[in-house]
Amino acid sequence: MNIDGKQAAAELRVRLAKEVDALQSERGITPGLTVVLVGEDPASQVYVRNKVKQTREVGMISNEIRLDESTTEEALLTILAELNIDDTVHGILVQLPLPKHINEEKIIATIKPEKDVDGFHAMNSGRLLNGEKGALVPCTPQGCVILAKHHLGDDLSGKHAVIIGRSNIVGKPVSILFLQENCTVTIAHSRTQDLPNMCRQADILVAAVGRPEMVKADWVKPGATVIDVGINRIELSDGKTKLVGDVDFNDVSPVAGAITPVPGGVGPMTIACLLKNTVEAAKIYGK
Ligand SMILES: Nc1nc2c(c(=O)[nH]1)N[C@@H](CN(C=O)c1ccc(C(=O)N[C@@H](CCC(=O)O)C(=O)O)cc1)CN2
Ligand SMILES: [Mg+2]
Repeated sequence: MNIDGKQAAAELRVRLAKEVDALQSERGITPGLTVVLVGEDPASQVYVRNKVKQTREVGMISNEIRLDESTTEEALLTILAELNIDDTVHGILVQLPLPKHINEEKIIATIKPEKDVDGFHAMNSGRLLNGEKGALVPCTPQGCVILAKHHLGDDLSGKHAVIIGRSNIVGKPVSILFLQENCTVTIAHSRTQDLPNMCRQADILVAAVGRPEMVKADWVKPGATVIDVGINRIELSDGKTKLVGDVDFNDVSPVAGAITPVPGGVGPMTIACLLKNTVEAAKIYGK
């Protein structure tokens, strides 16, 4: 069966709209998210447009700062410093990837951790690792856990989660989140020996490698829950393009107990969890 990320994201947004209402009436706070986009990458433009639209739909304040591709690192750092001290801004998100001449790590480190709704700042990853309260947790990993629970129920205890991929943005944080759910966690990657066999041990298989349709049916234990984080645009023989995940959906679907489609799986949850983090930031740190 398919796990419907669009539906799950819509349900989360309904809940968030109520929380925004409560924050306004009880504390006079309207959560505000500012998204910064540097350059004209077409995919980034679509994601930013969707973020702005959905932020407004749940009743939050949304600001968008669009900067030219040639914007200097210094200019971007100055803008972030201003947003850091603006009390109407509870969440700051710099859309990635950034142009090559800008150092992403430096940019992420400059965002005030309390406003880092991407959860990429070292302070937030440290808090997540230590299990401390107040951590803003990366959005895509949160979405993966929510979708796994949609199918398996809230108790993931004892399940073997195999994560393919070890990025700071998805692989590492999603591993920590499944560990917090009392799963047994394996992080697999390009150097893992006999990767298909390792994946076949998974009750929950998370594919976050960025390789189109890499995971095949014989990599998956019958009945496993498969969470596909990949978003790859591939060219077809007729010259048209198509969006596919890291999992070969048609091959794996008959074997898996449940699987997230691409599009319509983890992607929509990434944006819904961004709104969730902004509400969270306003609740904990808002004035
Ligand atoms: N600062 C950040 N930059 C990037 C992040 C991020 O979390 N923070 N993640 C990705 C892009 N991204 C959000 O920014 C994102 C990607 C995809 C989707 C999504 O809903 N995808 C749809 C398909 C859309 C399409 O047709 O292209 C789906 O999967 O159904 C949402 C958000 C990199 N940058
Ligand atoms: Mg994110």
